[in-house]
Amino acid sequence: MLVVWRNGFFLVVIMSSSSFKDFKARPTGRSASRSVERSADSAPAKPYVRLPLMAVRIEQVRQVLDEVLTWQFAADSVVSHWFRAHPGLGIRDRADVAEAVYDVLRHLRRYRQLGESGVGPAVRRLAIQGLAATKVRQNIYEVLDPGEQAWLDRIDQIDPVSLPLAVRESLPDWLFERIKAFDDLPSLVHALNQPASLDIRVNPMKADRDDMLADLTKGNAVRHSPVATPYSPWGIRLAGRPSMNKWHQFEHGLIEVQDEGSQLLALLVGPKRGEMVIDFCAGAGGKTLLLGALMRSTGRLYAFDVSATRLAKAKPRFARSGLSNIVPVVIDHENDSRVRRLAGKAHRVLVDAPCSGMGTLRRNPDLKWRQSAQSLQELMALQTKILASAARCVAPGGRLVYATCSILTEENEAQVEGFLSTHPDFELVDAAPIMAARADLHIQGPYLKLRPDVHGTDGFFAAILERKKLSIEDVSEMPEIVAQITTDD
Ligand SMILES: C[S@@+](CC[C@H](N)C(=O)[O-])C[C@H]1O[C@@H](n2cnc3c(N)ncnc32)[C@H](O)[C@@H]1O
Repeated sequence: MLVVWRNGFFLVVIMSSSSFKDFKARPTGRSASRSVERSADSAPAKPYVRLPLMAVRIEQVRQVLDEVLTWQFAADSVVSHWFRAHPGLGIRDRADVAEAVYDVLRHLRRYRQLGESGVGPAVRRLAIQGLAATKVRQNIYEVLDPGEQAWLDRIDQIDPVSLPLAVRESLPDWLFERIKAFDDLPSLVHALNQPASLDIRVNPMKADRDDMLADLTKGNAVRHSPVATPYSPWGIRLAGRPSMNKWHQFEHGLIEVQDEGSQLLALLVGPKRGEMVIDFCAGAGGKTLLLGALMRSTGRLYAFDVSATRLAKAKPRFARSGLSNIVPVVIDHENDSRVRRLAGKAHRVLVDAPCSGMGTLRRNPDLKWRQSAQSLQELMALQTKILASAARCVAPGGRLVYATCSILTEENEAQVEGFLSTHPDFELVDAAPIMAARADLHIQGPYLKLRPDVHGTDGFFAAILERKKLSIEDVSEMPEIVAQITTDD
């Protein structure tokens, strides 16, 4: 095989029989190769000018990385956009490209450091490392030029354990600084760098978990080895990344995608039949749906969000679920008049706050590169404002649950402590006995803190804040509450 470097492409002039076999054995590769055949066409050599599959892959991954690494858009939207622009790619092609791109995002700091001693374009070196880690290394190796092969051999000799933790697990400095004192940090950050399984849950209004497990095991999900999640009574864990949008159980609202951590959060909120509940940052409605089902479709469940687009995505899910107690409301900001109107009325308020997402790095590894110390500051300021507004909605004796999918103390414990110091009418409730009773999950408390290395979920934080019941003296000193109680009656 003769490989020529031309205008940013490796042109394979004569095909090796092994790569040709490999190429022919994968029908999806044929379409994948078309996108680079143009450059091959211009090569003068005969008889075949066609790149072997893995050379094509390197080029595809490099193209996607070029876009992702501008950090302008979330990686998942860049990847989907790129797939839409390349409709000829098969399922296998897409999976290969996505896996390698995500692997690079998980290990970007390490790969960049290891790439320094290499040759050729820097992003190509990242693509090679991503593919070498996710595909058969030898197949990648075969399509590299001798300089690249020597480099790959060199970096393979480096024991990752010899690298500092922040490099080994590819943590940006701003993040490492904030978590370096955490218990069992190596285990936590290693787990955050692994791809996540897919958690789904049954809709408690429509399905029983054991029946669903039996159904999935003999039906469409058998390839994904469905098992019950360890803590949530509704959860089912699937291996791989099944696309379940066309599954009849999904179309009929019997199952929904939801990480087990989010399911546990709904358990912690624990709304009851007939209550008034607010999901203050409802987004696409993931947690709203489970809260609504726990209320058995009774009472009233407001789903607030400032993003009309996200709430619009929630609407078909609400429709599938069969719930009739959800009232979606797009608010202009956390202090909207529609929020103020509910002052002191809600039995339960969930604030699933906008956050850095540092607990979700298994699914969104680009977040660690797209967030920064400054964006964290901005998020913290927003969290404080949302908490204060949401707290006003809580009835005396009612509960506010503050949650994030972050592992950072600034967004979690520090927010709660700040809130309690300015809201003496609230007190912290220990989450430990509640989780033990409702999910057989034994945590240290007072907060619910989930970690992928310990619980197999995304990183989550939640705190229960209860509004103290009013004494007669309090009421007489607070004319606006007297006025409100009078109006309610
Ligand atoms: C972590 S996401 C919520 C995810 C959602 N609970 C779910 O389970 O799918 C945070 C949400 O907060 C919303 N948000 C941002 N600023 C807000 C504000 N000032 N008031 C209410 N919601 C806000 C965002 O639009 C986003 O949907």
